Amino acid sequence: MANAFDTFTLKDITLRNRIVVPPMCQYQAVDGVPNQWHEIHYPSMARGGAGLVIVEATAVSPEGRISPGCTGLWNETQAGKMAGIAAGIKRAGAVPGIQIGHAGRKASANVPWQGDDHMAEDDPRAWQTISPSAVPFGANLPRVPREMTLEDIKRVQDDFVGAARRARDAGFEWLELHFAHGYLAQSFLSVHANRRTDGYGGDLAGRGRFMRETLAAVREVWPERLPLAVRLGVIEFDGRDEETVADAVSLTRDFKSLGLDLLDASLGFTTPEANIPWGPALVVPYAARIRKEAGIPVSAAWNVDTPEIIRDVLADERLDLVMLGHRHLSNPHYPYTLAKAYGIENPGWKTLPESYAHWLDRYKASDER
Ligand SMILES: Cc1cc2c(cc1C)N(C[C@H](O)[C@H](O)[C@H](O)COP(=O)(O)O)c1[nH]c(=O)[nH]c(=O)c1N2
Ligand SMILES: CC(=O)[C@H]1CCCN(Cc2ccccc2)C1
Repeated sequence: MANAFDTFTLKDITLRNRIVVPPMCQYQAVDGVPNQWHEIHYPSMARGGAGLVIVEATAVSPEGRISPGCTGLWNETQAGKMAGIAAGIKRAGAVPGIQIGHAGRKASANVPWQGDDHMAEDDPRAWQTISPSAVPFGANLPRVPREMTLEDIKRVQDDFVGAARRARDAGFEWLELHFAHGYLAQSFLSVHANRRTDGYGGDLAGRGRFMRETLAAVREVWPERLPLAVRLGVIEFDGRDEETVADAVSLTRDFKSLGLDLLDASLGFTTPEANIPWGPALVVPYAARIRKEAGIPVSAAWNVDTPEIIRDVLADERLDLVMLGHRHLSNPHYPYTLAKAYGIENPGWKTLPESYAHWLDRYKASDER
């Protein structure tokens, strides 16, 4: 029976509460290098009171970026900037996390407010995408990716290990592998994207191999004492949901035996034909099933975003952590708002730095008198 303001301990790391800022691309980097935007953005999210702040999907290689504005962790210049961001999050009282990934066939795209589509083939910024098979996503991302060779697979897995090592050395204390949202790892798992007939395709064992091998390789360099998480697309809403969710449970069991500490349940997004029933806490039932059947802590995002929903999913142990994405975009101090909604005594001191807390808890706004 947990509540949002209980601590949460996983391996040697304790979060001050169950509230997580999930990874959210900012599209503000140049050549993958974080800059002042990120140096302000992430500590301000941490200062708002969340227990864990996860830095956006950060590419393990240049062609693994979604857009030219995405961050990377393939070189030491990027790692140096990320170290400052990790320190800034920690200084503000949250645990610094980072998500690393490869965008696969969804790479080489314009940022969302500039089309959210593949850059034109003759755009000098564009690059050739890669994927398990030469099958395009479709819709706004129609470019046909190059089918990966076994050498490509090994190189990308080594890139994940390199990025994990840099994240470790930069001072991050929570690492999440991006195995969701139709990007490269999810593409290996998906029958929509993976038509391979070698050991990386076919049955679940084959389609899950890239993920299992990558997780195992990263675990070797990510310290045993620090949490290692995977964000996995556990459902597509493509008419095959029973099978997809059952596969997700089975895969999570495998991941657990390979050293996974927490499963962050999310959406597959591997086909534009999906029929997603948008609504409150839509992923929670699948997260809860994985928590029970794989026996591992879970988190989930996707409209887990009112005081009542947050209270309920934690109280009846469907989730261990709640991921609040858009709530933090509109209000980085959302934990304070939540504490007030719960009627917690001195909500400012419960969630915010002393410079804010003293006045907010002592001096009422005109509409609070
Ligand atoms: C602007 C922006 C950017 C991103 C996201 C979302 C948004 C709004 N999301 C998905 C995000 O982590 C979260 O799962 C969703 O926002 C759903 O949660 P909420 O309903 O917003 O709490 C996301 N997910 C992820 O795994 N890595 C990422 O880098 C991003 N980037
Ligand atoms: C990197 C990643 O996983 C992100 C990139 C931005 C869009 N995200 C997916 C998304 C879909 C609908 C609403 C919000 C978010 C996935």
